[in-house]
Amino acid sequence: MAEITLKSLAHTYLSNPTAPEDYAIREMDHVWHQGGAYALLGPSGCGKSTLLNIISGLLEPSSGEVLFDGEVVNDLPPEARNIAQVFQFPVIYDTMTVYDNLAFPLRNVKTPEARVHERVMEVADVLELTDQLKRKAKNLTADEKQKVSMGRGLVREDVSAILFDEPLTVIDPQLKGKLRRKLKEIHQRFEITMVYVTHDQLEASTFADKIAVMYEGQVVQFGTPRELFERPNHTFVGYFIGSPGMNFLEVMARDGQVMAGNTELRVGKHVHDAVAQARSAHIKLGIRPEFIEVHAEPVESGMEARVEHAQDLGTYSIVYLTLGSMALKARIGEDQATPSGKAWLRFPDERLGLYVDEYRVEIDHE
Ligand SMILES: Nc1ncnc2c1ncn2[C@@H]1O[C@H](COP(=O)(O)OP(=O)(O)OP(=O)(O)O)[C@@H](O)[C@H]1O
Repeated sequence: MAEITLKSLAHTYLSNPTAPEDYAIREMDHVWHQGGAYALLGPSGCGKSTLLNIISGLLEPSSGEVLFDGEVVNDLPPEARNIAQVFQFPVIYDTMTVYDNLAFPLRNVKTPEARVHERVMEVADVLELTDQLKRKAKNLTADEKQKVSMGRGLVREDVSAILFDEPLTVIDPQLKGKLRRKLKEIHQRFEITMVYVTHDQLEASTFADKIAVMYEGQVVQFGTPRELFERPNHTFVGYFIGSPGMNFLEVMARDGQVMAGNTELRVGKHVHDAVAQARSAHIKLGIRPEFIEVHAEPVESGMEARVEHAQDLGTYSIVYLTLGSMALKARIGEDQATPSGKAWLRFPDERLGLYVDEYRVEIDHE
């Protein structure tokens, strides 16, 4: 088992990189602690697989170091790193039985057969594969195959960490939840460091205690699902996490007011002062759709908006609004009547986030 440290790590697939965009991994430092259940979440192409392949040793980074428990492993080949990697598509031997597939990684390192048997039975039990052990792998369903693939990762006791690269892609939607819970159970039972790559926020938050959100080759926030929701550190996290994502308004302070385009935003003094002090041309206020107050009648400090349409999603509705020239989404509970025509909005100060050059800056509310 291991703590995995990435030190000044960067990677490019190009031979002559010149700009930051030329890097699949932009220089970063990161620590995955021993025994943690982590997710690496981000859109397609942000560098997730590149990062996993660097950790497992399939790819040599352009610069920087990978350390396991403080030891640099850059020069170690994948087989010497004791990292198990589970890919999108199951990697198993079709002509072997499930038992032999699970036993393979142990027999490969000359484990005594009695111990092989114990471990195979234990892992098969956890993955509910005991009844399938005698079957040939080629006759299994896609999800059974993927379970065998995971089992092959789990079976070795000396494994430092398991890296899952979108392992549920080929699994039926109704079985995904079940397998995710299984992985969680395995994590608790084997106390192993697990990094789970996905572009699905639900998958990430049901599996992981902490999520690293990746964007354009960088980890822009590493936090609990709750922290990512309540205090997104970067506009991308606000936008990517939540359903729908956070609203962002480009703002500036002018004549003692906070303006979004030509619309005055009714915000408190502390928010105004924070906007006024920001030294950048790229200042945004962010508010989650859940935290916009939507009133059907005029209210004190309410900002008049136009209701474009509403989408009823059962336990809540999403209301699409236009404030000045800006489109906003608000999320209201089923107990609240959906406004039509006009609505009056309030942004509670404590729910507003200030973003300067895309990164969050704390507002002093004292
Ligand atoms: N072998 C390669 N050669 C050149 N460029 C590559 C190679 N592999 C990945 N890239 C590029 O590096 C960037 C990061 O890709 P990577 O596969 O790591 O992202 P990802 O987040 O895992 O995406 P996905 O979810 O689509 O798998 C992308 O711009 C991709 O096009």
